[in-house]
Amino acid sequence: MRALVEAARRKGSALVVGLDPVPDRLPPGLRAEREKHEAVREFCRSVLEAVVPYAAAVKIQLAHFERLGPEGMRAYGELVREAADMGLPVIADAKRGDIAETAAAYAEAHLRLYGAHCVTVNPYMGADAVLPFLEEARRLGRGGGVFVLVATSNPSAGAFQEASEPPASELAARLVADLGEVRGCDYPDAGAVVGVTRPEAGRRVRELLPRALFLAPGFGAQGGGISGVRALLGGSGGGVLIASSRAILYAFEERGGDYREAAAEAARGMRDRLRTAGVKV
Ligand SMILES: O=c1ccn([C@@H]2O[C@H](COP(=O)(O)O)[C@@H](O)[C@H]2O)c(=O)[nH]1
Repeated sequence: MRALVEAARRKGSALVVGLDPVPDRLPPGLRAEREKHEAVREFCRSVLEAVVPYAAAVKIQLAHFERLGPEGMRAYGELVREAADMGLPVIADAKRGDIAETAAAYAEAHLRLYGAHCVTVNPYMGADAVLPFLEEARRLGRGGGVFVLVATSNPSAGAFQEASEPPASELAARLVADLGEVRGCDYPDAGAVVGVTRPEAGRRVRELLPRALFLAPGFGAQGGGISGVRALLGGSGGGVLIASSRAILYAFEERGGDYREAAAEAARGMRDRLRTAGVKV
């Protein structure tokens, strides 16, 4: 997680801007007389340029590129490289999770071939579905790692993740603790996805993972705010990266005007709200 932590400290920002480009929501001028993947590519590239001063990193949602076929995946690969050139570490929000050999193939694809720093991973299949990602990240030595789904932000998450004893979220947190320890690192290289919409679960996960880096979605469009963020903070007010996508990408729909300026303004506002609340990484 070194790449993310260093970028967040350098920028003084705990904000991760999410790229979730939905073709039908792009500004009409961009959509006109263009293939979807071209419009998505230009939109995402321009948003990255606009938010780079305010963002610690970028989280790219793979689903929105996979749905565009091979050209979409080519655009994804180009955006990963361009973000890295802008100094923005990339989190591939791929939510992969399969047995060891298949996991190794996913890890090679996303970390080595496409070049993301971090990948989100589903822990349901156990440690061997996660470990190959950590091994690939360590081999590459670029300060990357994995974010394991622990307490997700969606409405029905609790009904599944908190239903058993011990809760699935606790088992996932223990997996993160077991896999992530690397001597001499500020943060272990396995982190946890914990939604800002789940403050109660977040507090419990933080007790189990006092040093881990959290990737916290749900801020903005899903209704999460600063009170949800506070529940996730580590002892010194740190250890959390807040991810927000639609509230930044589509800020132009409410604010009007140029989509790049609207995205920059929304990202700057979020970074400042997080700073004012004392959130640091
Ligand atoms: O628990 C989770 C894990 C991942 N996500 C993903 O984050 C973004 C959220 O987008 P917003 O527009 O900021 O709501 C999206 O890619 C999800 O797939 C999540 O929401 N919750």
